[in-house]
Amino acid sequence: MISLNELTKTYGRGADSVTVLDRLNFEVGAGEIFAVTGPSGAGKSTLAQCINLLERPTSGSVVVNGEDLSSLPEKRLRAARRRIGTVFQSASLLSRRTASENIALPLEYLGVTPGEIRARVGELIDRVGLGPKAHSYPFQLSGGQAQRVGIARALALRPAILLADEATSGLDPDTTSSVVELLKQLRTDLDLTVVFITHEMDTVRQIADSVARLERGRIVETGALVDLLTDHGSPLGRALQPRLRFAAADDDAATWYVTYDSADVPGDWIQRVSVDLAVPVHLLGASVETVHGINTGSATLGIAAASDDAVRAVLAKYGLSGTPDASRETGVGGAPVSPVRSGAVPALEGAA
Ligand SMILES: Nc1ncnc2c1ncn2[C@@H]1O[C@H](COP(=O)(O)OP(=O)(O)OP(=O)(O)O)[C@@H](O)[C@H]1O
Repeated sequence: MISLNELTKTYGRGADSVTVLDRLNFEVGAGEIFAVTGPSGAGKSTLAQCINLLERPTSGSVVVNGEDLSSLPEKRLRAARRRIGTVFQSASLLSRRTASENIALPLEYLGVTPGEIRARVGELIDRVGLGPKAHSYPFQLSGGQAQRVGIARALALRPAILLADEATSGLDPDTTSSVVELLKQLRTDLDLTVVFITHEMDTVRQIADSVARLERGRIVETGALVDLLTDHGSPLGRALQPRLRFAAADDDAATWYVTYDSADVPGDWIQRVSVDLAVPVHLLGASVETVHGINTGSATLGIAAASDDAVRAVLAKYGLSGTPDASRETGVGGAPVSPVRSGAVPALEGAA
């Protein structure tokens, strides 16, 4: 378990000082994956460095399993760092060492005997599914394989906390999914507490139990992933929705952007909305996913000749929220297929 209590990091002094992290609080339990997201410059890297104790917080604390690591003297800090394994964006492997030899590094630094190192490395390399690549050099590994080596290395000292700092950034979607699946499996098998820092919302949807959004050094919103995805009023929930492209509506129809607001939206909701309104409803685009067992996502509909209030009421009946005239909001429309992007989440254009 890790908790951050009023964690603050200020660089510089006096008039030139910059507070990069401002009184952050959160707690992540064993077996939980907590994602921290936010735009460039929000303070994500600084947060990662404070969590893995490469930087000391200016005030506040980082507490792991009841012990305040941030206030330890330098000597004890070195030992405390072993409780937190870090996976970085690029696996940053030593090019002249094989996969196994890279994983062995932290054990060698600690003076573990060669026999124990061999056994532990063998176990780790199997755990990350890289047995056949044990003796390959980094240049012989794909990006995903190198990242698996990085994960195994981060686990070498049996940490309680795994910190992933943009660990999937730069990987293609399939490789990202396989690394995400591996991390989920590891947290279950090893009861790890995972702090997953990323700017990729698609990855957050795949991996997180809970999410916090960092902006200008402050946590502006946090919650369980499922709650956020079903909360139409949540800017973070909207930013987490999959991006959607949609076709143009007929001339006599209004374009509606509709989001799932409830865990109980019926599968045939479009048909039901059409029957209740007694008008044709055309599906122009949709992106729906099952996250933690509930359907979530959004759809763009063309709805002919119905009042906005009537549409809203019928949508609400099925656990949905709607915004009319999505095409006008986005400044697109007319084209056969147009990106909705910021129109769906105007406050979060460019949001990470
Ligand atoms: N050593 C430092 N001294 C002064 N300011 C710093 C220092 N390190 C970071 N900052 C500032 O802190 C802010 C947050 O930086 P940080 O790298 O943590 O953000 P980030 O969210 O990781 O951004 P990105 O996603 O672009 O990497 C930035 O404005 C940066 O200029």
